[in-house]
Amino acid sequence: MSAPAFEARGLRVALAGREVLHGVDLQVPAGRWMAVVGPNGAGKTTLLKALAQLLPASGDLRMLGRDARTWSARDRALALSWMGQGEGGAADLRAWDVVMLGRLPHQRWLASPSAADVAAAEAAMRETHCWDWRERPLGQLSGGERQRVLLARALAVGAPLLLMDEPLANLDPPHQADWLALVRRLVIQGRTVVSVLHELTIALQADDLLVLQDGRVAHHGPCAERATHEALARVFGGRVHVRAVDGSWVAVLRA
Ligand SMILES: Nc1ncnc2c1ncn2[C@@H]1O[C@H](COP(=O)(O)OP(=O)(O)OP(=O)(O)O)[C@@H](O)[C@H]1O
Repeated sequence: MSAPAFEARGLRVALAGREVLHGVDLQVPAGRWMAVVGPNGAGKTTLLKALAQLLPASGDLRMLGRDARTWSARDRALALSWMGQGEGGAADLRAWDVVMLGRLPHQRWLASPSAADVAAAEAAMRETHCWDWRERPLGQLSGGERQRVLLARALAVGAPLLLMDEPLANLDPPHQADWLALVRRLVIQGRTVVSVLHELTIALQADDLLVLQDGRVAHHGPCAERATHEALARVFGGRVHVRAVDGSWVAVLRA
């Protein structure tokens, strides 16, 4: 059996002198999609950044079976692809250049991109339907178009682990459905996807749901289980109810 994608024990994060993650224990199996959900301020983004080692955390974190502190920056950049909220670099960078940034971990110092780099960037842009505006500056794209460029950059890395914070922000329904299909393909290839999502009906399509509340794990389990649905209802104060509709789980809001 392959090593878990991530194993955290007693993971704690303090921001501006206040602890916001209070000792998270978590195991994320490789080759699955885990969606992270919870109320505003629950610590979803903070946990994702801690898993990506983008902010200082205390406790133990292992990535693909190895202590996260022992990874070199380059090996980590090859293993782990990050898609954050509202990122993307300078507004005057062309979409193509932004996607090529995803290939940097593959390139030697000051070397030109290889044919493999160019092919990976093109494939990623075609997959997320942003190839047609490759020459346009990022700052001239709409929110959803920009989001697809950032998704292409994350894909171009070719990493086994993908962490995405609100990847559906600004995407219209057809592109949300495309994202869902893409994640399923990635998981079939054996990759691990961890995504923070506010769209609960889409989050319920994941393999597993991690439900956070007040900086702690309120529940972690398969999306198909009743206990997971009950945890969702609990952390959202009974305002969410999960139902099966045409074979899929759907989150219904209670006014
Ligand atoms: N830079 C920061 N400095 C201080 N506190 C912060 C900072 N960023 C976030 N926090 C606090 O940490 C807690 C967790 O924030 P986080 O962004 O992880 O929540 P979240 O679950 O992703 O929320 P949302 O659903 O609103 O995006 C919140 O109480 C927030 O106010």
